[in-house]
Amino acid sequence: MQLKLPKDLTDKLEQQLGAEFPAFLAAYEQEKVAGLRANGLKVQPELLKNLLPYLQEAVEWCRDGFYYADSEVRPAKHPYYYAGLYYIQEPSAMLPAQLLAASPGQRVLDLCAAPGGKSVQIAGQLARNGLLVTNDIHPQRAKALLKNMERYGVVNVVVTNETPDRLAKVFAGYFDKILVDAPCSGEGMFRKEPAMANDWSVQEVAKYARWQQEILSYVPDMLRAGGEIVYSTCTFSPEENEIQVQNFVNSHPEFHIQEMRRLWPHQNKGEGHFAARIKEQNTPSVNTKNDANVYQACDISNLKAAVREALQDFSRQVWKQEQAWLKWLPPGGLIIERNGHILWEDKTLPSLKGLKVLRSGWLLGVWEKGRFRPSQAFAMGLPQEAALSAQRCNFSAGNEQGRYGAIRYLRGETIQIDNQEWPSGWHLVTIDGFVLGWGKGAGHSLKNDYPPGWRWED
Ligand SMILES: C[S@@+](CC[C@H](N)C(=O)[O-])C[C@H]1O[C@@H](n2cnc3c(N)ncnc32)[C@H](O)[C@@H]1O
Repeated sequence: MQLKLPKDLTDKLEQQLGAEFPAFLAAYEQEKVAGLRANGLKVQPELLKNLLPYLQEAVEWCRDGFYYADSEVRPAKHPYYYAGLYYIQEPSAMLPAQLLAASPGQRVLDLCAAPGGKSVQIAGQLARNGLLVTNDIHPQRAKALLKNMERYGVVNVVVTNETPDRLAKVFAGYFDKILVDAPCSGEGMFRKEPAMANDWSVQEVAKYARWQQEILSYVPDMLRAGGEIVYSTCTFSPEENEIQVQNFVNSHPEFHIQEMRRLWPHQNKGEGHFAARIKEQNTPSVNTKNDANVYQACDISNLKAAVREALQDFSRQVWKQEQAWLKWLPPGGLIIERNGHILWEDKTLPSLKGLKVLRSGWLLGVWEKGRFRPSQAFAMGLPQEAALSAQRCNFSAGNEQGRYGAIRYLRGETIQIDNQEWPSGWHLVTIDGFVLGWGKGAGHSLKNDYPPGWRWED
């Protein structure tokens, strides 16, 4: 579709950009750029670059991100995508989480998070240590957010579908860092999705600015003393960006702007973004850091004996040891059973009663008919070390047969390979050692346990 920007918008941008305006307009004649980012929970960027030879240069403001030629490759059509190795993300959108720079052990809120690109990025920074609360007000988008948290192996997570004011009541002074990737008039999206430009108006910009102000007003209550906020949008209007941030610090003198960055499509290889880092100046009152140990044995003594035994039996099947799975749980949590669901949950969480919580912690599986049935989230959240030491069926993407075998599994088909026998019990199914899901051994077949809602789409 030919991009036609509304006259009011071009007038406004001309005034804003001055001599740079022709270069800005010329950028709209060029192809949109495409990018993807290595999921730090699964793979290092250098390795991803080897696995995907079509990747071009790294994104300047995010070394985990790479450009690719959108017209030539379809990264979502590969088993590695299903293994959660990378998130397809517009390169400019990689900036806000980069400025947030969470570190292991911290508590982070991603307030407007769906579908979850920045949450996955933050989870990579936390490296399975600390807590990410990820939220979206829209119920369907919050469901998509949950699925992405599962696919990308984010385990130390709480997914909510809430309004900022209700979250603020529960999480008073709780977070070290908060990302507000606000709903906006989306001017930076118009090259990618030209139809969006039709909805633009001066009134829309003003409406978004009011929403953003309202969302931001609940943020200080949730931040600990000395904590940091990153506020970002994918739009160009100052009312939604610099002016919004300035108004915020004017009405909250305890906050100072640390840095503000803009990406423009005529200056940077990306569709455009704004991000500001704002710090609360008071001396930190608490250190919320968890133990820096990534693996830490978790106490399961509070589980019913029958549940404990079922888990041990499962662990013996998959890893030949009854305690193996315990060492792959994140630190600072405990295992609980809630209505048959077995979860790892962060110990420091306040009561979430009354909130719409889609997931609190890492869903390991369900306890049914005296047995433990592992979940897809459990498979996807396991570190690679756990995958490599498990009883498993591994495909190799390096040959046609292996790649096709993985695709057939992702389509939901039973696995049968020549005369191979599969011992009874649970097996992980992997591609080059990266987890895809579960299968169950039954003689010459490995029964497929890949969830229907996740299957490969042609
Ligand atoms: C720019 S998008 C977020 C993109 C996301 N951060 C990512 O990287 O994938 C803004 C999101 O804010 C959500 N939203 C709008 N108003 C909100 C509110 N008052 N509280 C929380 N989320 C809100 C929208 O549903 C939308 O999903």
